[in-house]
Amino acid sequence: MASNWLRCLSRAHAAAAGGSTRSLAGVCCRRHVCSSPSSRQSCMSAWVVDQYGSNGVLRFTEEATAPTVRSPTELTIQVHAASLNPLDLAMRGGYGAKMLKLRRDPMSVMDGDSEFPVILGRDVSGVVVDCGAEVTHFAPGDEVWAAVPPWKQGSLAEFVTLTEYEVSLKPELVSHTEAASIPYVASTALSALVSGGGLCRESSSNKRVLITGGSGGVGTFSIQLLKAWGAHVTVTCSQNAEGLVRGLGADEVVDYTSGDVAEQLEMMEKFDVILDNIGGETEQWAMGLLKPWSGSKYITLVTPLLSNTDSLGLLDGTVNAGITLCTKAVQNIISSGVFYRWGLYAPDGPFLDEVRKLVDSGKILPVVEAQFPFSQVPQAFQKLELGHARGKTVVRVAENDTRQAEELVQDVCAESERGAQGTAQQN
Ligand SMILES: NC(=O)C1=CN([C@@H]2O[C@H](COP(=O)(O)OP(=O)(O)OC[C@H]3O[C@@H](n4cnc5c(N)ncnc54)[C@H](OP(=O)(O)O)[C@@H]3O)[C@@H](O)[C@H]2O)C=CC1
Repeated sequence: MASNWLRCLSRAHAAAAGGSTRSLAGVCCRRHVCSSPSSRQSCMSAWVVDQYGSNGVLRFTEEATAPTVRSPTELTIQVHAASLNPLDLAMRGGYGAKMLKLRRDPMSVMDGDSEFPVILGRDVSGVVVDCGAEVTHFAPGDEVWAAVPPWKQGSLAEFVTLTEYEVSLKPELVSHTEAASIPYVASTALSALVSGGGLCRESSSNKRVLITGGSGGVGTFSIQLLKAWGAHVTVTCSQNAEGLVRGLGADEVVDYTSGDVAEQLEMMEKFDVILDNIGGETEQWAMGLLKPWSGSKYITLVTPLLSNTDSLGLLDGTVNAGITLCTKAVQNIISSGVFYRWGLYAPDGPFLDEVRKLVDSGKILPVVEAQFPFSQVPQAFQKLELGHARGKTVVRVAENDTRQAEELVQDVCAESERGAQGTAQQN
């Protein structure tokens, strides 16, 4: 399998506009453009879905279209590890399809009207293999991590292409497998806590923050981030997750499985910020836990935006979601002076730069609950479907990082030399 995709990648590099990109090939040999039109088609191994549904729709292929750098600010990453999020399960079933299709790059959609095959996977840790001419912060060979926006082809594949702004240098002190557990939950938590909650390193000291669902991917990251920023953190989780969240720094833990969680929380001092990873009924009792008339904020990650556009269509769904948000925001500000907000994932490489520093200084630890080889992506999805996450589920896409990187360079060199000899003979 490895030699197959390496060969494919070398063609991808060769087919890219000659001299307009910097790639691993360029490290050791001159780029060439293949003469045969068919050889311009590049391919890679990936798990794709050709229709929405349950786990059976996941299909492994060695013939997925390999992404190439098409704009000067893009770069291609060889994926070493990816991780799964609840969004992958939902997207496998078609969640958000209408809205995401609208945002998809038309160039990445093979059949003009269909988004299939879709590649899932929102986290990547890997190595840059190709850069557009205007990429300034990265070069081929750099180890990077990123959260892949849901409207782009994902990381359950050997290569992924992103814009420079979405990418950040990977922390040095953790493996690719560990690094891949962080970007998507970090980007979501940062967007929710900073943009929605008004928190940051300078302003969080002694702020009282409640995190519901603290034992999952977003929760385990958020606890550590907020503790690094000096906040006081209370967490709700199952009884058997208490050790985990306390180990990550939670000051107070409420077991939601032992009686009325709202009652237990009402006995505590009120909160400045609530990050709600659970939604549903939580929203109803959580508002009363916030300090009234003091700028306190409730941010929920469980929003109806995409499900509304799925069921009502793009326009009606967006309008409906907007009305819901505005109504709740107005009601809460009028009744108790509390800000009601939705937290949404936002791609942000510079945010991840900050997280890298916290990981490399040991203030944020990756929480990898389960690991699967690339051949067992369906099993990884089954694990996720069981729920009760304790951190993240990671897929090791490149099993032997060093060997594959060396093979990549050798293969590209060999093919380039063969191309150069062929040209010399013709001349
Ligand atoms: N709006 C956006 O852009 C984004 C939204 N999200 C959403 O945020 C939510 C959290 O994401 P993520 O952390 O990755 O999810 P996970 O599945 O990783 O974690 C959920 C955690 O919540 C725990 N849990 C379940 N029910 C309760 C409850 N009633 N009270 C307290 N804890 C509970 C689960 O463990 P147990 O069941 O054992 O208690 C599990 O540990 C998801 O709904 C996700 O879809 C995530 C990212 C982006």
